[in-house]
Amino acid sequence: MTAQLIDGNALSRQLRQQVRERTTALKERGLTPGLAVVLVGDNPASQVYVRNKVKACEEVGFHSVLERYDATLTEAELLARIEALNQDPAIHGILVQLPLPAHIDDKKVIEAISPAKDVDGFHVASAGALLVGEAGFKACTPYGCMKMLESIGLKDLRGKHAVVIGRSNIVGKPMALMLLAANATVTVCHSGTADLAAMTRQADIVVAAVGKRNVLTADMVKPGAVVIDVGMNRNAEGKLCGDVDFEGVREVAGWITPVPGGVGPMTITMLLVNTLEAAERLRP
Ligand SMILES: Nc1nc2c(c(=O)[nH]1)N[C@@H](CN(C=O)c1ccc(C(=O)N[C@@H](CCC(=O)O)C(=O)O)cc1)CN2
Repeated sequence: MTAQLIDGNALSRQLRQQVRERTTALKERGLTPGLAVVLVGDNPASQVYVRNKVKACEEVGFHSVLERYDATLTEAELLARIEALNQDPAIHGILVQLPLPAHIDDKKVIEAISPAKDVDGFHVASAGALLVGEAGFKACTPYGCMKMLESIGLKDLRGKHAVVIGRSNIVGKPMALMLLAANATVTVCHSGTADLAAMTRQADIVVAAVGKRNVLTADMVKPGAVVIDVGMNRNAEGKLCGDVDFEGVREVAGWITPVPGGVGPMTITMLLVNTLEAAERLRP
């Protein structure tokens, strides 16, 4: 069996078209969604991501501002900028690109963003809302993974066993909670898991979110399973690759996401969805 691809670029195009249409309707009612993107330092990958976010905003008709600061910006100065953006009525979503330079405490910065504008879904209030099943912004990467599952008919996951590899606050943990909210039986595996392959072989859905190449190989996958690859790594030739041994696993799985062109573009798409919803909340 060769797995079918879940194409994050194609799904993103569809979802972004819906965002564009809802944005047009909102603008007709006098409100333009606004996103502020804050970048501190000169991390080359971050520079690409923030540019892509601003471009995606333009394409769907949002107002966006990119605030770039050099790495000498102090934590206090950054907190003051966030407070100003919290108060800015033209801005509905605030995003601080991670990672931040080492002298800035990212937790402090994330907690300074108003939960009403936390379109990354990283604030403790957003994480808490997900935990107890209340309305709040969902972290964009796991939210995108859920949309990818939905796109292949997996919306209600009753009876499905999902295994999440990784327990980060921004992907692994919220991913597990979103799968649970969709009625999956969820196992979270991590560096302390004794026999990872024994766990993943039982899974109908595997989400790999570790940040290490070849964490999931063909012998670890149940035939026909859905494999979602959140990883973003470089191989020995410098080529972008995920956490999954794509060539091997695609021969066993039923569905698989590629890297690039899988979860990555969905992360930016769900940021647009969250920003639109932040604005729509002001015009119910
Ligand atoms: N404030 C945030 N910081 C970071 C987040 C985030 O969601 N919020 N996630 C990552 C980086 N990221 C978005 O910011 C991101 C990473 C990758 C992609 C993407 O589209 N990747 C492409 C490949 C791009 C390439 O060629 O290099 C793909 O997978 O097809 C989008 C967003 C960390 N920081």
